[in-house]
Amino acid sequence: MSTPTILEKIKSYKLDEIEAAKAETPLEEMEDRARAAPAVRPFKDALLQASINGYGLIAEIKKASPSKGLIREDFDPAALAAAYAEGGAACLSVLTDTPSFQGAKEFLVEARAACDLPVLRKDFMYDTYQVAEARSLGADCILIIMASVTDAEAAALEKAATDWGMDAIIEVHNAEELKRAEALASPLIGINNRDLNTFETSLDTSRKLARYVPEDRIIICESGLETPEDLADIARYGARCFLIGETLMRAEDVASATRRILANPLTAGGM
Ligand SMILES: O=C(O)c1ccccc1NCC(=O)[C@H](O)[C@H](O)COP(=O)(O)O
Repeated sequence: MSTPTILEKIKSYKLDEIEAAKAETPLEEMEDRARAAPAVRPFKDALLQASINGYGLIAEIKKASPSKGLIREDFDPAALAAAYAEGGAACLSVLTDTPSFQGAKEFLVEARAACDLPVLRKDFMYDTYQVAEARSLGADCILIIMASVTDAEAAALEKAATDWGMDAIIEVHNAEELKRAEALASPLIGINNRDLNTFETSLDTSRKLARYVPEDRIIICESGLETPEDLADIARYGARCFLIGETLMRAEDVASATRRILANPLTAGGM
């Protein structure tokens, strides 16, 4: 038997978590909670309207990761959310997975309450129950990772998000996943520069894939972005939206680091 990949390991414990959550909070009750949640903040609109150098930034609240271990010790989701808003982020992404990212559902609630930005629930989604759960926490957008779901699962998750009034980012890493993503309706296509199984991260993934994304979709370049020059370079390939975690999470002054990465490298002199 071959060793399970990281995505297979994550899927295995997620399915257990989902069953446990359903036993604790049945779907009907979760849906009641979702209906009682704060109104949706339009995620896509915020991303497109935010225009610092024409960029829309999704700033990620990420304590740890499978590839890097602990990223940030001094970790206060509310303070980080406020710093990101002050620095010019358009939206937030909050990791809610605990075993691999030391995230928590409460982090999303705390971060969203500390600012006016729409929030992506960054987690591994397999079941529409998780979409209702995301909405119950206040999430405004979910992530659908094509590498970890079937076409039918992706369509069901996307429909659930739409039914709850939320947006969905469809994440791809290669041409085959992009083709499958095009069959979905969501205009938000996240190109993840990180191979989620090998952790190899290269901006070449965005450079190569961006040209194949249909013009009516919005490209979000994800992972491995470190400098204003990176953003300017990737913008030449047609991506104006960026999802950044580690670089900002490692900064002492998160608001300043956010402002700096969004600055025009020709006038700002880099990070
Ligand atoms: O970050 C990881 O190590 C990782 C491993 C396995 C699955 C997903 C993983 N990360 C999720 C992400 O895609 C990133 O958190 C996000 O794009 C931000 O990336 P970065 O700016 O490089 O922190």
